[in-house]
Amino acid sequence: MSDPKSRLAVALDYPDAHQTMKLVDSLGQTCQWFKVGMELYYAAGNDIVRQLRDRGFDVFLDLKLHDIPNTVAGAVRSVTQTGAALLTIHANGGAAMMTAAAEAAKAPGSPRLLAVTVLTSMDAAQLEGTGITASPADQVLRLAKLARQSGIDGFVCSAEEVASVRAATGPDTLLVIPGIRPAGAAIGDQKRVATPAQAIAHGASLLVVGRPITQAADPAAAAEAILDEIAKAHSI
Ligand SMILES: O=C(O)c1cc(=O)[nH]c(=O)n1[C@@H]1O[C@H](COP(=O)(O)O)[C@@H](O)[C@H]1O
Repeated sequence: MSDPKSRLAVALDYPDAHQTMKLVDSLGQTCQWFKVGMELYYAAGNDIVRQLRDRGFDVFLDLKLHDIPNTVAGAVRSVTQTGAALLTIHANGGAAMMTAAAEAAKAPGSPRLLAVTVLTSMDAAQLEGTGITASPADQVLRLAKLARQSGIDGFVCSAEEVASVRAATGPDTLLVIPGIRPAGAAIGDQKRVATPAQAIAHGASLLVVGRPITQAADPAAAAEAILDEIAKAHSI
C-alpha cells in the first residue's frame, strides 16, 4: 500500500478562500491532496489554486467540463496555467469532446484528465429519468470504455463499479472514487456510497471525501481516522 496520504483528496466545497484556508490550516499536514470544485473555483478562481500549490499541496481541479470539443480543448489549455494536477471532464460529452480534451492535455504541464462517468448522486431511477435505461453499473462501464478509447486514462465512478472498471481498463488507470462515507456518517445527497475501506479493497486509487471531513467537529481527527482506515484496507 502506498502512503495513505496519496490516496485521499479532501473536497474543499466552500464559498470563499477564507473558510477554505481555515479548514486547510486546521488539517495541518494531515492531507496532501485538495479538490477545488465549482463552488470554490467560481468564487476564488485561480488564486486559491495558487495558494494551495504555494503551500506544497497537490490540487485536483473539479470543473466537470462538458461542452463542444473546441471549447473543452481550450478550457483544458487554460487550466494548464494553474498548475492543477488533475482535471475532470464529463464522459457524457462524448468521444469527440474527450478526444479533443486528451489532445489538448498532451501539452507539457497539462493536468491529467479524469472522465466523470455516472455521478455518485444518481441511482437507477434518476438515470432512467434522463432517458438512460442501463443500470448505473453498465452505464459507468460503457462510459469508461468510451473515455479510454478517446485517450483518457483516469475515471471517476462510485465504489460499486470500481472493480469492474479496474478489470476493464487495467492496473495503470487512475480510479477516483467520491461518495465515501465512513460507517455512521450522514449520506446526504449521495446515492452510491461506500466506506473508505470498501472503496480501497475494491481497487480505488484515490478517494474524494468532503463533508465527512469538512463538517466534522474535528476535521483533522476525521481525516486521520479515514487515513487509518485506508492504511488498514487491502486492495483485492
Ligand atoms: O467529480 C467529483 O469529484 C464527483 C463526482 C461524483 O460522481 N460525485 C461526487 O460527489 N463528486 C464530488 O465529490 C465530492 C463529494 O463530497 P461529499 O459528498 O461531501 O463527500 C463533491 O465535491 C462532489 O462534487
